[in-house]
Amino acid sequence: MFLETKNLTKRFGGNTAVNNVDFAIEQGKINAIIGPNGAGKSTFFNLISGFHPPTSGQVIFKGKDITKLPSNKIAELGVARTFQTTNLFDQATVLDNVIVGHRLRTKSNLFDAILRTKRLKQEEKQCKDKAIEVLEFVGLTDVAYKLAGSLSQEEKKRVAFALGLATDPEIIFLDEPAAGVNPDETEGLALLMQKMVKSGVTVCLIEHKMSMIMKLADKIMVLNYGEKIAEGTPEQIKNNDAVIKAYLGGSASA
Ligand SMILES: Nc1ncnc2c1ncn2[C@@H]1O[C@H](COP(=O)(O)OP(=O)(O)OP(=O)(O)O)[C@@H](O)[C@H]1O
Repeated sequence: MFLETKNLTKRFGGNTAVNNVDFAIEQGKINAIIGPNGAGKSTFFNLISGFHPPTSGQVIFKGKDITKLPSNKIAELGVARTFQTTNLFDQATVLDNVIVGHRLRTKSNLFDAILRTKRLKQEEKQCKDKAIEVLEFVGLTDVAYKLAGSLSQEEKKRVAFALGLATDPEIIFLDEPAAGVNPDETEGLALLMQKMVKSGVTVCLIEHKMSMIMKLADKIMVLNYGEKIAEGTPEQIKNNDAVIKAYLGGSASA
């Protein structure tokens, strides 16, 4: 199994945000998590990527129990995540924003920085080359030297993808990658996710845009009040009574 959760649970005080969720993410596929507002989707991502410790349960990545690892260790193992709103350094260039992403893979320290050692210079080049490569991958070569603050919302979404890809992940968790962009741009981001999968990076995303998810996802899990109420292909999810009742009934055309 590639990445799976077992009985994953998170309580915030008396509120159970994620309740006993078993989910297997399929390698080389687009996996999606949907559910109404407050269903526990972002919390589920935070538990997998080590931003919150679970109350109970396990996260297993390629046979290794990563439940208690800190987020930087989980990222080093090849698990990347993006956030609903990416906080970019607006006054820095797009390239400089993305260069930071690959720092995870380098070893130079303060000592190297003070002495400007050969290792530091080599690794700076390595990070810059990686940033240029991923910016090209996401289609942002033309704006690499613009200030991040001047980008459109859709371009910022692509920078979020680039930041994740700069860490050389095996899987990337995308939190609402198409929120706040128009339908044409949504289509472009969907194509980019397919391109990521083709390049060998497994995708798992949270998204409220149902028409996009139904076209894009290979596998969907539905959360409602922290519980998994359904799991399957888009076709299975569309026809699932519990899902229709809990969620699709109200916003199927979103
Ligand atoms: N850090 C926190 N402290 C306390 N409660 C939290 C925290 N994070 C999330 N919650 C609660 O956990 C529940 C699940 O929230 P979560 O953000 O995971 O849902 P979601 O499905 O991602 O929602 P949305 O679609 O609106 O982003 C909510 O009741 C929320 O208020």
